Amino acid sequence: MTGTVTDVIVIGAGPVGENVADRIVAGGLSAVIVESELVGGECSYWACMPTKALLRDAAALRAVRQLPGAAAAVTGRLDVDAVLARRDRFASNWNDEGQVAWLQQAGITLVRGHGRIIAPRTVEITGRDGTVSTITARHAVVVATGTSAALPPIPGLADAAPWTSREAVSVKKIPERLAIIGGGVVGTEMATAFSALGAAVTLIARDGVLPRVEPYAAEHVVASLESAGVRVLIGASPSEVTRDARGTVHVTLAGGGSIDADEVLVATGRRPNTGDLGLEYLGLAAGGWLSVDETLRVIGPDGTVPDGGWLYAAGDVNGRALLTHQGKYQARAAGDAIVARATGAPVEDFPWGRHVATADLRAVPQVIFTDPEIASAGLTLAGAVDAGLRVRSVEYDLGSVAGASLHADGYTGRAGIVINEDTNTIVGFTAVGPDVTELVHAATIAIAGEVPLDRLWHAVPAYPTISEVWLRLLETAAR
Ligand SMILES: Cc1cc2nc3c(=O)[nH]c(=O)nc-3n(C[C@H](O)[C@H](O)[C@H](O)COP(=O)(O)OP(=O)(O)OC[C@H]3O[C@@H](n4cnc5c(N)ncnc54)[C@H](O)[C@@H]3O)c2cc1C
Ligand SMILES: NC(=O)c1ccc[n+]([C@@H]2O[C@H](COP(=O)([O-])OP(=O)(O)OC[C@H]3O[C@@H](n4cnc5c(N)ncnc54)[C@H](O)[C@@H]3O)[C@@H](O)[C@H]2O)c1
Repeated sequence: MTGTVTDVIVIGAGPVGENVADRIVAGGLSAVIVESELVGGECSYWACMPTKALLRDAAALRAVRQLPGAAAAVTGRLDVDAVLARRDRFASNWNDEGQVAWLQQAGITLVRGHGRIIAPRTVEITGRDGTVSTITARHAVVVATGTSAALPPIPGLADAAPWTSREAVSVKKIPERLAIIGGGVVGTEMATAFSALGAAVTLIARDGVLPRVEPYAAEHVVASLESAGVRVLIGASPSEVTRDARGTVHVTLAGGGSIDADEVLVATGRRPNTGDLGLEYLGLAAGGWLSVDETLRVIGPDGTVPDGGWLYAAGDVNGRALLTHQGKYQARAAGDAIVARATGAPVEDFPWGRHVATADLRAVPQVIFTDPEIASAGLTLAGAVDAGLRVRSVEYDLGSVAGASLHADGYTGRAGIVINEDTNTIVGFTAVGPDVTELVHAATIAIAGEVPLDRLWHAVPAYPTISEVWLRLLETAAR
C-alpha cells in the first residue's frame, strides 16, 4: 500500500465514514477508507442497533399488556436468552463481513489499521501486525473516527472494572444488581433495558434525569423507571468506586450512603477519538473535538481553515450532534462538497444549501427509546431562549387524544411545541408516551421546512391517530 495515491482518504469506517466514502465514489472520485476495528463502527455493534434490540421485546410486551384482550394471550415472562440472541443477530455477531461486502460493491477500498496524519493529505496506517504503510490523497482527508465512552475521574473507578456502553450492550449474562452512573441518554435507555431484563437497577443521575430534554418528558421517564422498580437517585454524586475481593462493586456517594452492585455502568458522555491522529501537525489539539465550518472542513482555533482546507471532520468527532442519522447527513454534505471542490463545481455553502449541514443547528430529531419513549426535534424551550429567540410553548395531554386512548388503555403522555413568535413557525417539538417514535418526522419536516403555523392548519392529521395531537397543539396555541 505504501505510496498509494487516491482522491480521498476517510479515516474511520463507522456509519459516517462509510457514507462519506460512498458519496465520494458516487461523485466519480476514488476513496480509501481506513478502519482500526470493525467496519460499521460503534452504531452497528455497540450502540444504536444492539441497544434497540435489547429494548424492543420489553416495549412490545408492555404494548400488549395495555390491551386486555391481547394481554390475556400473553401470560409468560420475557425470554432473556431469546432477547440476547436477537441482539446478537442485530450486532451481526460482531462480525463485519456484511459491511465489508457493502464497501466492495460500492467501489470503496478498505485498508485495515490505525490511521494517523503525517503530512499534507497523507495518512500513515499501522496494521494490527505492526506493518506501516502510507497513502496520499489528491483532494481531501476526512476524519470520521467517532467517540469513545468518557470515564470521569472518580477515585477508584478505573480500577473497579467498570462497564462502558460497550460491555452493557454486548452483555452475555444479566447481572442481579446494576448501578448506572449518568442519567443521560445511555443511562436511561440501559436502565430501561436492564430493569426489564431482570436486573435491580440504581440510576445515579447527578445532574438530573435527561437534563437536556423538556422537563415534562423527563418526568414521565422518571415516573416510569420508578414504577418499574429502578432506584433513581437524582442529584447524587459518586465520590469513590471500589470492587471488593468477592467482586461486589461499592459506589460511595458524596454526602453519605453507598450502593452495592454486581456491575457498574459508566454513562457520563463521550470523548472524541482524536488522541492519536497526528492533529498536532496541523496545530490542532490532540484529543479535542474537531471544529468545522458549515461544509464540514476543519477549522483551527482562529476560525480559519488550515493548510488550504483539505481536512474535513464528519460525525460524532466534530461534536455537532452525536447521532447516527445526523452524522450521515453531514457525510452527504461533506462528500458532495469535496466532489464539488475537486471538480470545480459551485459549492452551495449558504444556509440549507446542498453542501452544508444547517439542520444540525436547528432541526435535529432524536428518539430516546426509554419506556415511555421521547421523540423530539429542534430546540427545547430552554434551548430556544438560550439561542436568543422570542418564543412561547404550548403542551397537550397525549392521553386525551382519541388515537392515543385507542392505542393503549391508560395511555399516558404529553406533547409540546415551541413557537418562534417572530416567524410564526415551530422551532421545537417533543412528545413523550408509548409508541411516539414515528411522530418525530412530521415535526422535523415542519421545523426544517419552516412551515408557518397558518399553513400547518392545512396539514390535517388522520383520525383516529396519535398524530391528531398536532391539531390539538395548534388549537391550544391559537387560544
Ligand atoms: C449506547 C449507545 C447507543 C446509541 N444509540 C443511538 C441511536 O439509537 N440512534 C442514534 O442516532 N445514535 C445513537 N448513538 C450514537 C451513535 O452511535 C453515533 O452517533 C454514531 O455511531 C457516530 O458514527 P461515527 O461514524 O461518527 O462514529 P463511530 O460509529 O464511532 O465510528 C468511528 C469508526 O472509526 C474507527 N476509528 C477511530 N479512530 C480510528 C483511527 N485512528 N484509524 C482508523 N479507524 C479509526 C472506529 O474503530 C470506528 O469504527 C448511540 C451511542 C451509544 C454509545
Ligand atoms: N437513542 C439515541 O438517540 C441515543 C442513545 C444512546 C446514546 N445516544 C448518543 O450518545 C451520546 C452519549 O450518551 P451519554 O448518555 O453517554 O451522554 P449524555 O451527555 O447524554 O449524558 C451523560 C450524563 O452523565 C452525567 N455525568 C457526567 N459526568 C458525571 C459524573 N462525574 N458523575 C455523575 N454523572 C455525570 C451528565 O450529567 C449527563 O446527564 C448522547 O449525546 C446521545 O446523542 C443517542
